[in-house]
Formats: sequence, C-alpha cells, structure tokens
Amino acid sequence: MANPTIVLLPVWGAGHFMPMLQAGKQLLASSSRPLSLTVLLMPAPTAQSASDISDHVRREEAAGAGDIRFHHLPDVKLPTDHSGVEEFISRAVQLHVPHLRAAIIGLTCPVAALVVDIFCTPALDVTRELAVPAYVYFTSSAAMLSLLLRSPALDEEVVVEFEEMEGALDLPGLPPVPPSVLPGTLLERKSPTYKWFVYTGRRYVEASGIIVNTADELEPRVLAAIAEGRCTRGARAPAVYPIGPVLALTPPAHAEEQPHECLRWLDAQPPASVLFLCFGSKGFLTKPQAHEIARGLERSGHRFLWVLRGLPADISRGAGDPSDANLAELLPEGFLGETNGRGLVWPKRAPQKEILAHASVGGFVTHCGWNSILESLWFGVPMLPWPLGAEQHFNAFTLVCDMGVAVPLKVDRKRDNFVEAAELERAVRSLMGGGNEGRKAKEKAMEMMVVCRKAVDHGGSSCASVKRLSEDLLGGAVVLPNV
Ligand SMILES: COc1cc(-c2[o+]c3cc(O)cc([O-])c3cc2O[C@@H]2O[C@H](CO)[C@H](O)[C@H](O)[C@H]2O)cc(OC)c1O
Ligand SMILES: O=c1ccn([C@@H]2O[C@H](COP(=O)(O)OP(=O)(O)O)[C@@H](O)[C@H]2O)c(=O)[nH]1
Repeated sequence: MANPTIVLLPVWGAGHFMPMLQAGKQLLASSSRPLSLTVLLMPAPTAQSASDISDHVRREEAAGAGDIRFHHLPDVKLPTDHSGVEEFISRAVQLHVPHLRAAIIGLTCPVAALVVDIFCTPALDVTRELAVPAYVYFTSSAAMLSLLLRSPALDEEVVVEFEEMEGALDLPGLPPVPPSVLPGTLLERKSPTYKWFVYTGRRYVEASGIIVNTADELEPRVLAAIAEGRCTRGARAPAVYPIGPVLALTPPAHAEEQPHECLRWLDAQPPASVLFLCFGSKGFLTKPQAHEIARGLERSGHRFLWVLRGLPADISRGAGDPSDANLAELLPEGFLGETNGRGLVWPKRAPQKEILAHASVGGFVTHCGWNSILESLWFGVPMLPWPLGAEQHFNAFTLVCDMGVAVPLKVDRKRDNFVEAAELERAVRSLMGGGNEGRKAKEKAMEMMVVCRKAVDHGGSSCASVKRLSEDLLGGAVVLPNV
C-alpha cells in the first residue's frame, strides 16, 4: 500500500504557505516510516499571492525533494462583503468544503491527517464526516493561540466592548493583558469577523492536535496554561506540538555570487551598530510618517538600514503588496545627503534574514509579524516593536512584557499607528545607546537565540515535538473507502 499522506491546507500568503510546507517537510524527515505530503492549494485571492505561490510550487516541484504532491482546488466565488480577514478566510474555506471532501476521498493512500491553517476550521466538517484526524498549524505565537482558545469564554464573561471593561484581561500564563493590545477584530464585537474569531476558538478544541511555530522554552508559561486546560475552562485542550522556530533560512550564497547591496553596506559598519527597520511583506509608509522616521533617525545619531516601501499599486483592493518606494518623493529634502555614510534607505524588498544574521545589526524596528519576531530571536537581535495590524499589537505586548526582548515604543493605534519623531529618537537611543533598558533586551534576545537553536537541535524540545507528532500522525492514519 502507498505511504500514508499528510494533507495540508495552507492559506495564501508567503508567511503561511512557506512555513507550513517547511513544517511538513520536517515531519517527513523525522518520521520512522515513509510519509508523503499532499498540499491542497485554494486559488489565491490576489494576482500577487497567486504568483508568489505558483513560483514557490514550481521551485519545489523542480527540486523534487521528498514525496510532495500539489493539488489545485477548483475556483470558488470568493466573498467580497467580508468584514475582516477572519471572516474572509473562514467563508472562503466554507465554500471549498465540497472540493476538499472530493480531494480527500480521491486519495488512494491512507490519510494520516488534514492539517489546516489559521481560520480554516470550516474544513473540520470534512474531517469529522470522514473520520480523518484534524490538526491545526498555527503560524503565530502560543500566546495568540491561548487568546483564540480562550475567546469563547471571554465572549461570555465580558459583556461590554473589551476596551470599555474595567482593568485587564486574564490570559493564563501571561501578565495581565490591556484590552488596547488585542487584535483589531476583538475590539469590534458587533462585526461578523469577531464572530468568526470566536467560532475559530470554539472549533480548535475539536482538533486532535495543534502544531505551533514556537518553542517550549520561548513561551513556557502560556504553553503550560494551555496544556493544563486553563485556557479552555478546565476542559482538556488538544495536544499542542511546539515545533519551532520553523524558519525558511536561505542557503549560503555561492562564492562567485555578489552579496546583496544591503549586505555589502553592512560589511562596512562596526559590529552591532546598525538599527534595521523593516515592516513585513505588506507594510508601507505614508509621506508624513516617513518624515517623522527620518527626523527621529537623524536626531538619534545612530546608524540605520531602513526598508522603506510605498503604497501598493492597487490600493483600491486593499491587499496588494507595497510598491518600490520613490525615495525623492517620500523622504525630506536633504535627508539622504545628511545621513550619507551612516544610513541606507532601501526602497524594495530586502533579504531580511541575511540582514538580521549580519554582525553589524544591533537592533530591529519590526511590525511584529510572528515570522519576523522568530527571525530576530534566531539571530539574537533585540527589537523595537512597531505593530501595524492583525495580531501584531498583541505580539508587541508579549515581546516587551513577557519575553523582555524589546524596548517599548509608543505607537498611536488610533492615529493609524503613528509614531512621532521624538518618540522614535528616544526609543532608538534606549535600544542602541548602551543604557540599562537596551542592554537587558539585548541579553534576553541572546538568551532566546540560544534557546531557539537548542530547541530545534537533536534532542531539543521542538525536535522531540516533531518526532512525537510524526508518530501520532502515523498512529492515526485511516484508509478511506474511495466512495
Ligand atoms: C493570510 O493572510 C492574512 C493573515 C492575517 C492574519 O490575521 C490575523 C488576525 C487575527 O485576529 C489574529 C491573528 O493571529 C492573525 C494572523 C494573521 O496572519 C499573519 O500571519 C503571518 C505569518 O503567518 C504573521 O504571523 C503575521 O503576524 C500575521 O498577522 C492578516 C492578513 O491581512 C491583514 C492577511 O492577509
Ligand atoms: O523586505 C522584506 C520584508 C519581509 N521579508 C520576509 O517576509 C516575512 C514576513 O513575515 P511576517 O510573519 O513577519 O509578517 P507578514 O509579512 O506576514 O505580515 C519574513 O520571513 C521576512 O523575513 C523579507 O524577507 N524582506
């Protein structure tokens, strides 16, 4: 009989599809018996994400590594009247349910599990019907997972809008959580997307397991709270497998290859002297905000490498990637000349992982996407959190108040996450200037670096989790009758 297969259902977006595939490959590599991967591809909602994913699929197919098959699901008419990403993904998956069922029934090998991405829980209707084990692959932190698991209880316990409640929220394993840092969706309880968030939390407990891109030692208290049922009103939570950091690290360049211009510029800077600023795959800045940053950086006196992107070309659809920045248009006159030698502004996508790995980088202004956070910790770089949306304000809170790897930055969430020049200058000096606050964050980030590398090494906690997961998957494989 053919090898059992793990079926993956990732959502579109490089930050989801790639880490999920990477995790799948780790499972194949660590399994005691041969396993294969079947990746179900839902047609992507934007031209950009469609081309990102097809490029990646083409590279994987050309590399031919491991037993991996890609299966394209048919088109569905995607929702256009959604109130947020939680609703959009959930309803899109709901529309795909008949195709998902057909794709899984059509498999001729035993099915070990269906592993679904964040907000894909309508797919659990299919696993329940076919008695196939269901797992969630969670691309964000265990802290965020605990918030999702606890959301059905919070929905009943708190009767007002969260921002109107007295005091802070109790999330077991975390310091008291100010409502102001919750994902935007939780701050509008009347919106349909809020209902989909809570629905997701409710359905997660149906899963056989939740795979999280974190390490036990990175978030020990939250992971213990989940395991002890403290986020699920005492009820047993699904088994949690912290298998991270799962990072798609770039292989070292060939000797004959010219290093990227940003890396060559970093080669000429002193160790740990450069502040790196980058706002994820979707982050861009308006002209007033770019001016504040420019003034803040100029006055701080510190060296910097700033990835500055412009508005997406098709802003009307709200989901496009940022454009290459027109620096002459976005930056204050004279700024590039005044900071020449100590600063580089890069207007395109930059090789973030290689930059964070460079010895000249001493701090990272990040939008707090979970992948960026893990990459920063992997290289022991302390952070200045500048969250922009989704769960990033919550991530920023955990970086400062739980992990201690970041120096706080005042971001005005009510003014489109605006940061004043003086505030940026203060925070940059605090992180990079050798004072107590910055030194402590640096020490903590270095500790986390060690912890992350140990976790994925042989005998480490994440390595053991992957092993345990692959055994559990093999144990649960079912042969479908192909009806
Ligand atoms: C898939 O495309 C998008 C995903 C998100 C998104 O939204 C989101 C909303 C929440 O209420 C809680 C979340 O945890 C969450 C997470 C999330 O995905 C992003 O995933 C990235 C990598 O996996 C990374 O971790 C980021 O930190 C997350 O924000 C939002 C979105 O547009 C707003 C998408 O297009
Ligand atoms: O100029 C850029 C911007 C982003 N990234 C990469 O894109 C991913 C961003 O993922 P994250 O979860 O941090 O945020 P998102 O982009 O999903 O909001 C990370 O791997 C970054 O290294 C990059 O390489 N160069």
